[in-house]
Amino acid sequence: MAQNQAMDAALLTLAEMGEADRLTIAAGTPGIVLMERAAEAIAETVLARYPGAERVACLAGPGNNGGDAYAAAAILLRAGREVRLFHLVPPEKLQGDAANAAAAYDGPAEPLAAFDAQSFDLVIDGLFGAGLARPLEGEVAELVERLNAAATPVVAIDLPSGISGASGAVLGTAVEAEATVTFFRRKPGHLLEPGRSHCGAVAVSDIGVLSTALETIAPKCFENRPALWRHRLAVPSDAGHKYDRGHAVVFSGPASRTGAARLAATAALRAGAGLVTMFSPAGAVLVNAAHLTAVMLKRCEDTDELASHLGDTRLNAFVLGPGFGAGETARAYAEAVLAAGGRLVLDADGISSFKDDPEALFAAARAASEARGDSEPALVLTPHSGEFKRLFPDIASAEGLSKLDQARLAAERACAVVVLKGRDTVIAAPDGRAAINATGTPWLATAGSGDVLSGIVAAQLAQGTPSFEAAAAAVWMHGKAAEAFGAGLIAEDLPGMLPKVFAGLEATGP
Ligand SMILES: NC(=O)C1=CN([C@@H]2O[C@H](COP(=O)(O)OP(=O)(O)OC[C@H]3O[C@@H](n4cnc5c(N)ncnc54)[C@H](OP(=O)(O)O)[C@@H]3O)[C@@H](O)[C@H]2O)[C@H](O)CC1
Ligand SMILES: [K+]
Repeated sequence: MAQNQAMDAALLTLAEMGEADRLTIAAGTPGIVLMERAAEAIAETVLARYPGAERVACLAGPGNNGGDAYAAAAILLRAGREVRLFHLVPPEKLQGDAANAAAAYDGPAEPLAAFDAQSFDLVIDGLFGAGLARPLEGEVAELVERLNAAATPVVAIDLPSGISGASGAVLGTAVEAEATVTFFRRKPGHLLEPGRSHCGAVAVSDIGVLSTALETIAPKCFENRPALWRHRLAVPSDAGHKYDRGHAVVFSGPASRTGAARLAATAALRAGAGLVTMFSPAGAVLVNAAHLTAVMLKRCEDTDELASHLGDTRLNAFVLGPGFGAGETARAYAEAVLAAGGRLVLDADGISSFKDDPEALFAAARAASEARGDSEPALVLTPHSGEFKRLFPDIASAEGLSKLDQARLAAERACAVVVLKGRDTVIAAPDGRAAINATGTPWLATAGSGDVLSGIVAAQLAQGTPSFEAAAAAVWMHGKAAEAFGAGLIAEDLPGMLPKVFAGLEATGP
């Protein structure tokens, strides 16, 4: 059940989508039938979203994306719309299903050069989809720029032309659509920026591609939805004790910088850790004591004191980094926690502390994961792009890597779950599993928001959720908390929204 629902959230590579098509066609559904259904889905979206759009332009490229445009044009013509089709290559040059679709269309067709967006109420973009192979240039690039400058709404077929389905990158230039109709499953480029913003509202149409094909294909990248992790979350039981829900620890920074750790600690408690303790340097104990209530407080002045605290094996999840200060102490504490068998969320200054010797961190993470014996990553890294660059400079600067590729490579190298933050946060595990998040609002880009996230991750780890699922769940919840609050959000507001998020999670399906 959980497996099937997760498969609904799969994001397919070009090769995986091609394989799903191939298996479907081999099982008896001809390609032209898939194209016809794709066209019906596009026409349905157009008629439902733009009931008043009379003058419709269909732009048709040289491949099957263009074939979909011809087939959609034919349906809209039959529905009584004033349709004109503009083609990048003459119809007689098309091949296969696209040639058949073009032959079945008997409305007006002209070369692309005759297209003027101002003369239409709506434009259907069928220039390029999954087959985009290089940057747009010349006549097509100029046309796309004129189209974007015009006020005419655009519905894109499969992907806005110019957007890479694999990475969400703009190749040359790309269509800015109001809506995009894709088929069978989304692709990473629908969720990764800037692709996500170019897509507008995405509708996924089931055109009859066999979903059982996914069992053979076994995709490893998913939209971050509860189906991925809800079955791995700990549910507090009636007979449970607070120790059943784990004991999280947050390291506080010095007296003048304790707020970030308190945000993380409060979030950890709200997110379900049974107990949360702040480990504070001596100089910050008073200021922390003055602010904490349910969160407990312990002095932790140096590695000796830390070693003695770590003797308590009930302390099982740690947050190090928010407001902590970068340097030798952070490195020593992180290594000590991992060596003691704790699971560690390393954020902010904790990440930056390893910029001169990332390999030391990766070696500690590898040793900790091996010592666990269940190959479960003991380390969760939560960098924004600047922090990511400090630990993985070569991956960050390599040409042609998507955010998804970057997070996956980093996770493998660091032997850690990597949460590469942003509007399109990617969560990646060393074994190649990845999730792209779609919850949240622009208000999440606020001071302290990341500190709260690290606390929510730690709460899931403390309760025994595996690291990938813990991180993915936390990112989703963090985004949902922001959505639940709405405008005017500051980081302090997020923990208080978590009860609503949990209630919503219980009430809804995947
Ligand atoms: N199950 C499904 O998802 C179905 C999808 N359908 C639709 O099919 C397209 C994919 O079709 P495909 O033919 O593979 O690819 P495209 O139509 O996107 O584009 C390929 C052609 O475009 C040329 N190309 C590529 N990049 C450029 C560029 N920058 N400038 C100019 N021309 C370009 C490419 O030329 P090559 O020289 O590289 O060969 C091709 O001619 C999918 O997106 C759906 O819309 C099916 O209708 C049904 C099932
Ligand atoms: K397109």
